[in-house]
Amino acid sequence: MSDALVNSAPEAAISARGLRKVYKGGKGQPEKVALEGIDLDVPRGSVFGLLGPNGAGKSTFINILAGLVNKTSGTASIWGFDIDQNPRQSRASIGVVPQELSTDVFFTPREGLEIQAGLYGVPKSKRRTMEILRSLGLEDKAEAYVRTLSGGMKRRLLVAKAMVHDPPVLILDEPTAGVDIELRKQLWEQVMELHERGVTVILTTHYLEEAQELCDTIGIIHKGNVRTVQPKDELIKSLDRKTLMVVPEAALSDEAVRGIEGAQIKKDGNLYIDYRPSLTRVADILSNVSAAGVSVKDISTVEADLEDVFLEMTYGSDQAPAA
Ligand SMILES: Nc1ncnc2c1ncn2[C@@H]1O[C@H](COP(=O)(O)OP(=O)(O)OP(=O)(O)O)[C@@H](O)[C@H]1O
Repeated sequence: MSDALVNSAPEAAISARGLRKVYKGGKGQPEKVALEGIDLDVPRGSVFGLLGPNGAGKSTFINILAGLVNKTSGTASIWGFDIDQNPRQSRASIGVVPQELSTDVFFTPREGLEIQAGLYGVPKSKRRTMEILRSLGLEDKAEAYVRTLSGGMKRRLLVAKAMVHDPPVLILDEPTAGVDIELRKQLWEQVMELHERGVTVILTTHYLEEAQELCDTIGIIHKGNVRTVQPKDELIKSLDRKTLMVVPEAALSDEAVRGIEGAQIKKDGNLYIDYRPSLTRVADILSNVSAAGVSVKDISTVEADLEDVFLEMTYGSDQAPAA
């Protein structure tokens, strides 16, 4: 990261307080409150997943940080620099990889990176154009026409462009939307490499599996409010839901397991019993199973995953708003 940014070492990479955005309604449309006044801290060095259903306010939040949308009220800082009071340093502290493949077809990747570095005022002696291209596996495409690059290469080029000024914080907006599994895995590896180099990575994604795999901290936004920000593992534990899978010795009937609370026979013929680890011991469930006359061949437990948490915090909350 650039020298000017080394010493600031803030607690949070991104910090927002009471951040509110109301889009003005035009042509008879009512105004739209996109962010209700959010408080959010992204820990330094984290891979932070910003999740939320469509229209939750994720892009609005990112665009305010990137300087593309003006906030209505509240404060935000990037790497300790307030976006109003220190716009130059806050802008220099962040790189944003946009969702669309909006690469410039008139320049080669090398030229494109040089131009971007120029826009950020990176002196020629400090530019790392070829190093960045190399780290993203694009070295041999440095002089290629951008239109000849594959979709995956174009996406990596966008990551490269976001890194020219060596920002300590990188935001990836839906980095793997519409890309195939192999490419998705490659991008995941690149995100982890950036993380290992100390870059704080914030990503929005619709693939909960992606957030589960990559992110150590999760923030969930819903209807312009922050529902939660927690380390991923704690968040999953907080759901307090597990499933015990019992493989029976012999085929089971619904009748036989009716007395076991939370039990269900699935298509694979196994018995699945949902329970709350904070309230119920596995030993007690097993004695119920045994009392029902089921002889057990094997057992295993299945933990809730991020998808369960997400559904509970967003769609589930529409029925019963969080206190
Ligand atoms: N320029 C705009 N003018 C008016 N309303 C807007 C504008 N941009 C976004 N909105 C509205 O603000 C709300 C939040 O939108 P935003 O794009 O931030 O959500 P999102 O979480 O990024 O959604 P998605 O996952 O679909 O990209 C939505 O209701 C959206 O329709």
